[in-house]
Amino acid sequence: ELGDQRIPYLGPSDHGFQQLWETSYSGLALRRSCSLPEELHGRVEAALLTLRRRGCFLRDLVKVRDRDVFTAVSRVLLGQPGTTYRYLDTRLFTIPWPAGSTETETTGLGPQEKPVAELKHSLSGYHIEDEEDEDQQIGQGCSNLNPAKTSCPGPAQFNVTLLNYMDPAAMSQLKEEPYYGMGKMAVGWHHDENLVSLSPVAVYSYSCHEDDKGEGVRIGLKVAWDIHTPGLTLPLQSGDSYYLRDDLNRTHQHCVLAGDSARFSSTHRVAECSTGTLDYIQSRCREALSNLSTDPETGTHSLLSLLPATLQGYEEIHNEVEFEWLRQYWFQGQRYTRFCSWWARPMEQLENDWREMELMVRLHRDPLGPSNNTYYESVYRKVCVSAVVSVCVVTLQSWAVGGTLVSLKQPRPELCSLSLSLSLSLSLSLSLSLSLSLCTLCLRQCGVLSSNHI
Ligand SMILES: O=C(O)CCC(=O)C(=O)O
Ligand SMILES: [Fe+2]
Repeated sequence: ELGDQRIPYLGPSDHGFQQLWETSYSGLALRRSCSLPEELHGRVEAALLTLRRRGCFLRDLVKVRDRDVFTAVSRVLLGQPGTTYRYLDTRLFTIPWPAGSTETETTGLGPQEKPVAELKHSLSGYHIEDEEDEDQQIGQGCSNLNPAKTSCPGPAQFNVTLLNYMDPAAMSQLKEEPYYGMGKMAVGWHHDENLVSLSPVAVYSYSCHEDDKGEGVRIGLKVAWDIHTPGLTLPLQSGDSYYLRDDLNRTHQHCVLAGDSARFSSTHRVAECSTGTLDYIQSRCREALSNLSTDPETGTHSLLSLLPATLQGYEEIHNEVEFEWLRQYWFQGQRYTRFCSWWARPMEQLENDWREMELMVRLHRDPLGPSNNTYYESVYRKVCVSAVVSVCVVTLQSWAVGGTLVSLKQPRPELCSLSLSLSLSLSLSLSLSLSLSLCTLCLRQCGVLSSNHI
């Protein structure tokens, strides 16, 4: 619709910026660096650099408009133990931050990285109304920009933070922002996915080499599906935080415009994880496996219920654990086991559960047959027997034909050859059809062929 035209956008130095913010972007709030304790900035900086040095930041392979692409930014997810976050068809597995006050728990984070987890407290307790008090406590003249002083419903219970890192100097192919001409993008236009409804998103921004001349990082905002309202860009200094509040994330899209220097961000969210926690998938597995019974003496397995609804239920769970968890973990989650072993054991357990569900599917297809290795051995035996039987049949028939010919003393030669070829082809086709039907039977029992095929 736009062709080569560009939609206008406003930055802080443009006339009407403040008014545009108040009218069309009121859910956006900026919290200047000076309103957080200096000491916290220092510790967070050290923590981010440690995470980078340990190689924790990795680019994700995600799906965008049916294409698999690597994100330009490198990422790592921290959060409540056992939580995952799903975006663009990729499930991220948290490196756990300390859960509550039980500091003795293995957290996955070393002491140097913990301040990143502390950030969530500082950012979540933020009330717009507290602004003036905080300013007085922390520093005079610290002006935050929250044109619309709407109230916050209460401290957000952030359960994850997705950390981003990118050094634009190391990235040769950053995309240009296409609609407004805002410049090169580190993160393209998007809504944050997989959040509980109205979850705020609180982002802490840290730029390395702030003093260098050159362009700083900015975030871009636009109203979704709207080419009339001007866009908005907001420059961020190192240590600044910004908030997407109310339903801003739903009604608007945001992007990150890469400056010239390397930059980290810590993006705190309340992930919708009703189907995204380890507890959840473990309980699903328990539900499926409750239909499997094992004889304690013989070790033979059987299904307790053959009701279609039960069978369909555990086939769904079988798929869910395989596609949403095991494959996602092997594909991308286990890259983090170098830094954090938290997921290794639970994932092994899920894999065992998945194997049991495989067994259940086989039992379901062949409720009478044994359902482990002995089953395949018996199928193999049947195939062998069918081969031997066919060979015997051919031999016997040839022998019978030969005997008949011998008993007809001085046979007429033409009669002889005719009857020989007739009986040979008869015996061959007989044994062929016999072995074919035996093989079909075996394959059907293995579940390779369904009755429709037959
Ligand atoms: O880095 C930022 O400021 C925001 C990044 C972002 O939008 C995201 O991670 O979803
Ligand atoms: Fe985002």
